[in-house]
Amino acid sequence: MNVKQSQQLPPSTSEHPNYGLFQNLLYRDGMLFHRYPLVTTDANKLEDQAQKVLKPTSYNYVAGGAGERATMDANRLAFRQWKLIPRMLRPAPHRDLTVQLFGKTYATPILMAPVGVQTIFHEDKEIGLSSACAEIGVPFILSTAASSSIEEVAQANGSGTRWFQLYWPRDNDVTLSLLKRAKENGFTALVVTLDTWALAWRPADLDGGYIPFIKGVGNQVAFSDPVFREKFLKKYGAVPEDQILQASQEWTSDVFSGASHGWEDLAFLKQNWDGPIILKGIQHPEDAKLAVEYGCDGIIVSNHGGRQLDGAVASLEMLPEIVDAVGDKLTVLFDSGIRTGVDIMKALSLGAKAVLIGRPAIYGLAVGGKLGAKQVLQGLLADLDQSMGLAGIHSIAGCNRSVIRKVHYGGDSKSSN
Ligand SMILES: Cc1cc2nc3c(=O)[nH]c(=O)nc-3n(C[C@H](O)[C@H](O)[C@H](O)COP(=O)(O)O)c2cc1C
Ligand SMILES: O=C(O)C(=O)c1ccccc1
Repeated sequence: MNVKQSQQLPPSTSEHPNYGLFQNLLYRDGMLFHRYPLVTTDANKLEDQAQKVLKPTSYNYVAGGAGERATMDANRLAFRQWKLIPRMLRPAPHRDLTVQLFGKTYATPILMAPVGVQTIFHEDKEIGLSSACAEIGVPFILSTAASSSIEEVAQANGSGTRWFQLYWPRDNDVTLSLLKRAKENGFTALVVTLDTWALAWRPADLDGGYIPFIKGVGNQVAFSDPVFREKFLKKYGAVPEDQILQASQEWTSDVFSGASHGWEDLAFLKQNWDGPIILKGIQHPEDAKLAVEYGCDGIIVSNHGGRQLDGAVASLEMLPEIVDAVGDKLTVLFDSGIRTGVDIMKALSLGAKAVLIGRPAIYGLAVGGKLGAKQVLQGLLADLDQSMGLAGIHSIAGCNRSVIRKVHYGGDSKSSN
């Protein structure tokens, strides 16, 4: 058996999936067979491992942030400021990781965050990652800025759960077409990203002169869209593939033009999407209240992993206030800065119903393709499962404010917890 095969966990068929078993498997492989994890299990080494295999432009794209990365740092520091308070002598042979979201049961409280242009990290791209997610029961959120089409990802994800993330075109015909394709291809929820209607000042990409979609990479959802294609053909007398620069310009000026939609425009999405609508990029409690007022089903408290407004507050910092303001009226999800299973526990304990995993899974994808990303996600679930056990918590409901406390020791942004 080679290293790759050794890390394939048999799918759990038991009534109580035991995510912690993945840890035993890694020990067993090392001790008995001298086979070691394909991707490091150390959250603080993962980025460096990915850097070794990525082109500098791709590495800068994923690891970089906006401005002087103050918000990226803040995201990590905020996790350091919360500590868990474990309970003892509360045996729990199995932890129940299931959560209820929008009336459905999900096996675990993690989802794969929408991450664009995955082809620049590994040839397995969205196809591999969405298929890995299906194998381990983690919902996959497909980015509008993907390097694979809606239809290709639906096929790869098969019977898995998939949501569609909308970068919201100003052209309503194109928007309608994207929503229709998403619906027809089994995407059950719509994530509307609000914080990226223009790209931020990102020095690492600016210094390297790098932005993939100017040359068409990451525009596959648009270029495969029948309405976008028809309009482009009418205007330029060519299909997007034959005039990539022009087509890319046409698309990006529609979605990342610097012209944001307004709250009242949400009515259009509500009229044309019959599943849950979740707003991504909420940081202010007043915006969370507006999300309720405008009839949204959920929000993702997120600052886009510190890639947009530098100097913005850490997402974790705002989470409790937002949960207090709207947590009983809509579903609050969270991302930005999650690196370990313990981080997941902290976000859940502060009131998030589930969390999105971003960069760690992409580093896994870079290092080991589909299998690498799968290993990172399985590792996070194993860590979550074991850490809940060690804290005396039996189910996700046990992650609540009674088990967490804000402290003031300081700390550095490099460390995890
Ligand atoms: C390379 C990269 C591409 C991203 N692309 C998208 C995207 O297309 N749509 C979106 O809503 N968010 C996108 N995000 C943001 C993630 O969904 C998520 O909010 C962020 O990664 C969370 O921060 P973390 O990875 O540091 O935990 C992207 C993030 C990265 C790192
Ligand atoms: O880089 C990002 O953070 C992002 O959201 C994005 C935007 C456009 C294309 C690809 C990714």
